[in-house]
Amino acid sequence: MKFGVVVFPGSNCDDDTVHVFRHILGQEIVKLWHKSTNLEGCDFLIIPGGFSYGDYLRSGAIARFSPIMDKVIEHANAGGYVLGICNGFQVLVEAGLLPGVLLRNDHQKFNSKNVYLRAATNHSLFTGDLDLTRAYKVPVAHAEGRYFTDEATLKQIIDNDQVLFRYCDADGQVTEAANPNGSLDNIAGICNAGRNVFGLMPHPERASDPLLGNTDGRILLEQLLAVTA
Ligand SMILES: NC(=O)CC[C@H](N)C(=O)O
Repeated sequence: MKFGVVVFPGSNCDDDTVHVFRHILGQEIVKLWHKSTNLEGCDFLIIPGGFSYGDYLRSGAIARFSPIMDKVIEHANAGGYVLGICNGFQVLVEAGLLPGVLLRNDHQKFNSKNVYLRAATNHSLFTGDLDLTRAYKVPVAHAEGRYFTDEATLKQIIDNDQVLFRYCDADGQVTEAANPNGSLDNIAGICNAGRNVFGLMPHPERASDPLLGNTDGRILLEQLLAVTA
């Protein structure tokens, strides 16, 4: 399995992602510049966090038109795996690869802190072996992280089991107080109907290296490696 991290002007979590996949998870991983249209044989594409195009207009709205995105969409439509983390999640909803939108946080402030997540289902590669009863501690860092959809889409993604992660408290309770940005139904991560495209607002790559004192994010990312088994 070869991973590829797409780099836009303003991406800032590309190096963290490469570090974790290469040195912590022991995977082959390359960077893919957004102007390229060559996926270099990557099987699994990651759109990293950051501030692509300075978040002008709307986070992810300009990056979505980068040349490489046609190839990312082609890859996803052919069943290939794609994960968007934070700004990457924003790019994927702007590209129409994931349902819904990410609005400005309800409190209008940039959020940078640890939050807790609970996996909502084991029916996806990303959540395959996660403990549905426990809270995983992972940091968020965003201004536009409030997941939102219309009622019909919300019903559809819940009925299809596409909600993968919800914000919860340290005990795993999904409460309003544990919601860091006003996301609809505490939604922190979803997948597409085909279950091969994932979006997650928090940053598991920032909670993977033991040097940082928290490796809960690593448990999440390790799920993705099941595809290589
Ligand atoms: N850490 C990130 O990826 C930031 C996401 C985006 N730029 C925001 O602030 O909403």
